[in-house]
Amino acid sequence: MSPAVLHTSAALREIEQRAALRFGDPFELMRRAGRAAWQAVMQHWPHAQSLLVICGPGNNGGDGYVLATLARASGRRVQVCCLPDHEPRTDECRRARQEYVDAGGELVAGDGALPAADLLVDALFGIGLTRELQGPVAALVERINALSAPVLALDVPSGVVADTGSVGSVAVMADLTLEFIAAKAGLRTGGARDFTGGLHVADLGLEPTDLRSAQADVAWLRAPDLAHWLRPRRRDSHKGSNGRLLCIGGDHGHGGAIMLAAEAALRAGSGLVDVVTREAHVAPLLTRLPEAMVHGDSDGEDNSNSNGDSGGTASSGLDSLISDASAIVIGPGLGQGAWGRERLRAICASGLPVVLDADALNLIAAGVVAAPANAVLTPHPGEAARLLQTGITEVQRDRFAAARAIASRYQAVVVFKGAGTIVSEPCGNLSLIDAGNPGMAVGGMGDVLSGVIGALLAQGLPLRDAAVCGALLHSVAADSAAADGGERGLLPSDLMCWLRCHANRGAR
Ligand SMILES: NC(=O)C1=CN([C@@H]2O[C@H](COP(=O)(O)OP(=O)(O)OC[C@H]3O[C@@H](n4cnc5c(N)ncnc54)[C@H](OP(=O)(O)O)[C@@H]3O)[C@@H](O)[C@H]2O)[C@@H](O)CC1
Ligand SMILES: Nc1ncnc2c1ncn2[C@@H]1O[C@H](COP(=O)(O)OP(=O)(O)O)[C@@H](O)[C@H]1O
Ligand SMILES: [K+]
Repeated sequence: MSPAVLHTSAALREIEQRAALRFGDPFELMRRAGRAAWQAVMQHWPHAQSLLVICGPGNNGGDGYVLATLARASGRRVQVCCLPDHEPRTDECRRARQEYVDAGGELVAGDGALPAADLLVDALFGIGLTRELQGPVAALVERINALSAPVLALDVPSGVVADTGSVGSVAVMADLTLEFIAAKAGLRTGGARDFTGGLHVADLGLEPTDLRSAQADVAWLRAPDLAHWLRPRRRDSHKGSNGRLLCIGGDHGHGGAIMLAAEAALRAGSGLVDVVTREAHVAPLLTRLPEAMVHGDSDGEDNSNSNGDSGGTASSGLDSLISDASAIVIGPGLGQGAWGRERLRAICASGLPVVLDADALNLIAAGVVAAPANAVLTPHPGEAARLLQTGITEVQRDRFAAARAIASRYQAVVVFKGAGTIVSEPCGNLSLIDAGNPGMAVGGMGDVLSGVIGALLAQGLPLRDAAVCGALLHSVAADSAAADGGERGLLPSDLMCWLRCHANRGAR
């Protein structure tokens, strides 16, 4: 399978230049972009009689002028608005504006009150945005956002950085963004998700073979891709052939976290699940999840080399569980005390595939334990910032760069969580999980993810595949749960039945 990919603006510029040469006319792509935009208007707002098109000085503005010309020719009332210092700065934009004016098109100044219209078109800036919006441009965007009419953004909502998804002080809040040529990576992660509205791609008649570029792209993972990894089980499989996952966590006061990870692991198909937790959590865990094999540590067993009672995991108890395991999850509710630290040290020395989450990441970030080989790290933005010794604002400003930097520094596969989860391999290859919803912003949701990835590792998937497939399965399950009852009030436990359902996608 060759997966769909998301593009950077460097790749798009390379593709555009090649296409312009092939067409023999640099204006042809802009003509097609304007036409695609007009088709989108007719499809999504067929009853809009009046359009206000806000044009910038570059080729994004040019697309707007072409659209305005077509809309006028079709009998719509059209006004184009632009700021005094947004006279066209490219040949194509100049030509598009001239054609609009020659056809009798009306221009209004963008520094006053905006005229009312049934539809606003944002053609201020696209992939050429070079800095935060300030002064009159920022004020114009604020006035656009204050109007109640729907907004169509051409290529990129102005103010959003197409490559990173970061948003400065202000950006256009679109109802629909029509991306030209190909889908852009940055519009599907982080802050951008609140500004794009729906995302549609207009390929401008380019063929898939035209979309090659020398630039690195980002693998684009969506729900149907699950079937690639989640094949039907072999008919003669037994519990041992589906992996044995060891889940470690749940220090005093945090028993629920490891419970969620263990249940998610069973629902994602792990054949057997062992749990190492505090003694106090054994009974509640077994009550909820009798399928788990639970090993409780009492207070005397904080150090794995101490002589704890034989029911716990001090000394040889943990070693024997490790030797039986196919993969390990450590971190949910682990804490940073002696109990957690000792267990993390033992796990990191095991060489088994391991998911490191929550406090396991914090201990690694603090240098208490070195990151092991064979690891999947699952940081949220706070943990990512600690792993890179920087701030949350910095990691969120370019989530792709942050994921790559963690993967490179710790030589691990990284699942950088949040709206538009990103997976990076140590070599820098990136994937974006295009699923999930804000209902997932609730405590315990990450614990479910670590159990799912652990289960896929236990079933034999390589690190990167388990990370990508696990993050996708988790988000798709959350989307089904949200569709079932809404986002607000969604609980991590609500995902369990959906994990099972989607983990069998490939089998149907
Ligand atoms: N090329 C092609 O073949 C095709 C391109 N297409 C379209 O072109 C778009 C890319 O066009 P583009 O490269 O001209 O950049 P664009 O996004 O219009 O902005 C650049 C202008 O904005 C200015 N500027 C930037 N930031 C600013 C700020 N914060 N505040 C104020 N000003 C700011 C910047 O000024 P400067 O930074 O140079 O001072 C420059 O003048 C692309 O997204 C797609 O819509 C389609 O037609 C398909 C074919
Ligand atoms: N707005 C959102 N959109 C999509 N996914 C989200 C959103 N907010 C959170 N998530 C997902 O929910 C999970 C939250 O994990 P985390 O913050 O570690 O929770 P916890 O530590 O409480 O278990 C992650 O998988 C993250 O990607
Ligand atoms: K735009």
